[in-house]
Amino acid sequence: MIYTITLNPSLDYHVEVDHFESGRLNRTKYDYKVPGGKGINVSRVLKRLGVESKALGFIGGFTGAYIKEFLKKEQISMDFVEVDQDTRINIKLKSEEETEINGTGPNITKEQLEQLFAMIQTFTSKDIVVFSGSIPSSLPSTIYVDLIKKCKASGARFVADVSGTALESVLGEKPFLIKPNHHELGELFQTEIRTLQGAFTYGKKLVEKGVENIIVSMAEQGALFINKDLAIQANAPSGELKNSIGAGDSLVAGFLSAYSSGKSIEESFKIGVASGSATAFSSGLCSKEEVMNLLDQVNLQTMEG
Ligand SMILES: Nc1ncnc2c1ncn2[C@@H]1O[C@H](COP(=O)(O)OP(=O)(O)OP(=O)(O)O)[C@@H](O)[C@H]1O
Ligand SMILES: O=P(O)(O)OC[C@@]1(O)O[C@H](CO)[C@@H](O)[C@@H]1O
Repeated sequence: MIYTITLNPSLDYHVEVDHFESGRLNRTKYDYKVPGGKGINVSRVLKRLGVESKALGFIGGFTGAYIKEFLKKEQISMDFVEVDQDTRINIKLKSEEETEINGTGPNITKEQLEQLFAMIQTFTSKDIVVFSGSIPSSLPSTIYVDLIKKCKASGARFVADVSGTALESVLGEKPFLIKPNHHELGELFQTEIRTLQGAFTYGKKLVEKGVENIIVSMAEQGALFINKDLAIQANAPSGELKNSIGAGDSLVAGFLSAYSSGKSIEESFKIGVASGSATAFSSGLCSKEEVMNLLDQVNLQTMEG
């Protein structure tokens, strides 16, 4: 089973205004609400690609109830720990540029955290666990490492799509897969990465440190896959960018959907990149048909050096 763990889910409130003017009354061209949070997005894309997963994490209040109802309609299996405060609302504002405002998240008590630890204890070596997204402000910054240690004790492999100090802290736990974008990878080394070659140089250093597989995503420049035997780059298909929210999560889901079905790393990586781009080119998360339509446009090339 693939488990996704979203410590800080969100209700994403998408708004588009023609020309956003700060400090003025702006009226929306359209708006809609969807469940969000990186792990939840991974579960939703996995489902569209025909792979079952179970979404875990903390959820609460009217926003939490809305998310659960939405996921239930999409037949996504879930087992969230209920918290007292409302799940956050994240604002995704589309105008000439994409602007995001993400909340800090509800309070999580010690008892609620224990409930999540108890769930992780039931995992087995056949499971893949995806930890993604920010940490609610009431939890310590070390929480990912603590949860991952418990996960590893069960024999399960883990994927981490986290950033900043959380990413730095999980590297020593030898993740099966991490998926930083080039900015997040650069941040780890206090540098700015602009090219695939630059991402390759720094990505390799993480593999040397014990990360089993790394995908560095670079938006319209495509992505890079590195492990101790392979280094490959993939171009991103071309198309009209409609919404990049969830593109990274779609890449993770696309890769895992194929890998967990027994496909090769190369094929899984291709499907991952096609999934990321299919989401970037659609107004919500990608559909299977959209992913398959882009697959032929993704070409892999071995990286040297
Ligand atoms: N403008 C784009 N054109 C084509 N493909 C794109 C574009 N933006 C994103 N993608 C696809 O999605 C993948 C992931 O995108 P990106 O590197 O932006 O991830 P991310 O920063 O984690 O995204 P997010 O946080 O918005 O989910 C890329 O590797 C690429 O395949
Ligand atoms: O605040 P975090 O947890 O870092 O990111 C949360 C978030 O921006 O990530 C998803 C897209 O990847 C959105 O659905 C959600 O709003």
